[in-house]
Amino acid sequence: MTTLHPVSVLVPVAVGRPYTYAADRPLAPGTVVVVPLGPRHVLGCVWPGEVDDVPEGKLREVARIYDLPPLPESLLRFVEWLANYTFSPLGMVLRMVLRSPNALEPERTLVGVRLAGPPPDRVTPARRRVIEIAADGLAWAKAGLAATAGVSTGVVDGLVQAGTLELVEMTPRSPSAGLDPDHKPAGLSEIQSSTAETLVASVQAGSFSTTLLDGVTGSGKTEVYFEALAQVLREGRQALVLLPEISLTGEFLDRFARRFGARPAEWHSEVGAKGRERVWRDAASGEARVVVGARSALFLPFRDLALIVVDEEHEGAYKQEEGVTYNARDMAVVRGRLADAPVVLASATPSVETRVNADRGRYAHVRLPARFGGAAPPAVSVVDLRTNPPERLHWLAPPLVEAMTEAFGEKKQSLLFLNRRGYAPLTLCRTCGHRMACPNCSTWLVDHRFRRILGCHHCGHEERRPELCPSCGAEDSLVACGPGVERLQEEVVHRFPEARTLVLSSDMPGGAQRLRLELDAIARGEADIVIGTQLVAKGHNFPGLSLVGVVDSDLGLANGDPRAAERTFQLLTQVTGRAGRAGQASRGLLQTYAPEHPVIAALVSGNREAFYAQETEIRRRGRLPPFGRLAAIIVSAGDRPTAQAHAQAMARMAPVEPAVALLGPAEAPFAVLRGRHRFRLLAQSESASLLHSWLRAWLQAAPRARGSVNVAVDIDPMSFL
Ligand SMILES: Nc1ncnc2c1ncn2[C@@H]1O[C@H](COP(=O)(O)OP(=O)(O)OP(=O)(O)O)[C@@H](O)[C@H]1O
Ligand SMILES: [Zn+2]
Repeated sequence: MTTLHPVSVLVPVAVGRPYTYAADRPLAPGTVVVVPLGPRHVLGCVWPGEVDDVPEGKLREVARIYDLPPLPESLLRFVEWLANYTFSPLGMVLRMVLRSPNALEPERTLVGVRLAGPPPDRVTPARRRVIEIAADGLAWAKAGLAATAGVSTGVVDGLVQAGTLELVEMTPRSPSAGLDPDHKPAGLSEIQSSTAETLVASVQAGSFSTTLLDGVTGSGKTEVYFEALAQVLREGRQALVLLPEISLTGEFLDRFARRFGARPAEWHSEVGAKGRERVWRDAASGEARVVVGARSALFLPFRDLALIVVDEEHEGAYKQEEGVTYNARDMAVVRGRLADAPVVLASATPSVETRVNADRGRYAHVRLPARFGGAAPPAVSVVDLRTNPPERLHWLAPPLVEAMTEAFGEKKQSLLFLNRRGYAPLTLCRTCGHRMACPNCSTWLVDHRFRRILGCHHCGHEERRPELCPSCGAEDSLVACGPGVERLQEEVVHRFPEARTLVLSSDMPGGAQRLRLELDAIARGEADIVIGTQLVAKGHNFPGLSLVGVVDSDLGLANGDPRAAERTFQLLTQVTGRAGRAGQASRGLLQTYAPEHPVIAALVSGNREAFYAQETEIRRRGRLPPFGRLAAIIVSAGDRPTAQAHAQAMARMAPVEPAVALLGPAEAPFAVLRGRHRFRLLAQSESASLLHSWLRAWLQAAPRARGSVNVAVDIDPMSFL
């Protein structure tokens, strides 16, 4: 009889701790297994720590042990850390690691074919084409060779039988296995190379550190952190580069390939299941040298992580808002600490949190204060809409139209930035004043003319634009109010009928794939006037762009979010920073009703230090992050009284602690979202650890969520809606 060994196994479902199973041999923590769970079999991971004392007869047995190296200990600790920090079930965080179950299966070796002998006696035209292509002497996948030659695979089989081709085993290699640190280094400027040296030194040190790479738009931050990646390659170790999803364009990958001779491994929503399996497996084996990915790449099982770069670290898109809520930038720092690897945070407009950490010396701070090659920053000025308004039902004021006319005349690209998708943000009835609202959310429906619908940007509700006002029945009385990018396009096409105009918005048909293609097309100069929402602002390189017009600079300043000023400053710096990157003179024009607003003033003067100093002071006084920590609790339910009652009951159970302030419950600004009524509570404290233990005590004491009630905890919230 074999003795059974008790092991702790964590399963990737909503559980807070591992369960005990029995295995026929001792298993190292990190070993991936299959275990029975109720009636099912699920994946699991052998978890470190004490094993529960369960009588042996009661234990269920591990059903399968994968023949893989165990997941790295630093990854298991990261899962634990993140679950604890975000108040998420441990198993749900593990689930983010075990997302590609097929990656665990042993890899099937592909059988390919290669030219091996003389041509067969009978050479048909189809056979000749295959032989010509195979003449390169390389191993080809059968289907690939057939497709390239434009023949059926039967033709290839025939040539194998004839002995012209032979079968060979092909082991697919990670594309990033061929990366060459010295393929084509950029000739760095003096300041670029001294900055690069600092980053290279942090890789060489081989231990945890955090460095803010703070360089104005177009200063060459990417080129500089590429040098740190080169060092990782020289050491034969692994690096992770995080980018906001939408910045993962062909342009970035091509640029990477020019520098290193091959593409990195990619990890983002457009990569199919097979591609992901490959990256997962290669991260685990160490074969993937550089992975470039969106935030979830943080959960890949890197065998030998030597560097994490977070590009555009200020990006709100790093915050995962659904399920396990976490900020990938902050968690990258944690991952780096646990893996003892350096972390580089890069941005032209660092978050105030990161800036303060650098100012306090917690992060090293390296700067690139000027654009590469002496290119001047765009000259930013204001179009005061109070004195220079656009014509009725137009959105472009005369000075902006003039600048666009000039740019178009000189065959230069212009970009109009308006952070509003669709045709118009509001539709109302001229007769009775009725506003078209979402039935499920506290929002107005957005007019999408292109798709002929009124739609909600929160729940996805869509309806046809009615002929009659649903409230008073008046005919032809509904009018569009305000501009979205589609309406702006009407004006642009009308004013510049000759120009090639392109609208870029995340909801255009074709999805992320088409968007990437269009961004690449713009970079190649295939549009004269680009109209875009915020996604064009993000890290793209449009060499031909020399004018940026911000149609409504005040848009983001209007809401009561504590980060409104910071976000607007970042967004407008980034979007104007798209201009003049190839060295040409360039301009940014900000249409505004509030030219004296500190954010607008800082953009015009180019005095970012003044902006940071002022914003830091506001945060300090308000005990806002990073001087204080916030945690939001969002209570939602199918009806308003239930949500309110539960939020109030929770508030009553909050432990009394003078160092923690609890605000609310208050109805959320989006009081109804996707049919759910929402109340918010906000806890604030100067001490992160105190806030954390207080929250834990509170959540334990609070009444259980029952029925339709849901309680979501959002640590370090970015959204207050
Ligand atoms: N040393 C260099 N040699 C050649 N070209 C360079 C060099 N440094 C930067 N460039 C070019 O300058 C442009 C801006 O560089 P890069 O995109 O790296 O800047 P960035 O600081 O990352 O910009 P942003 O924050 O605006 O995205 C690119 O076209 C890049 O190829
Ligand atoms: Zn809705």
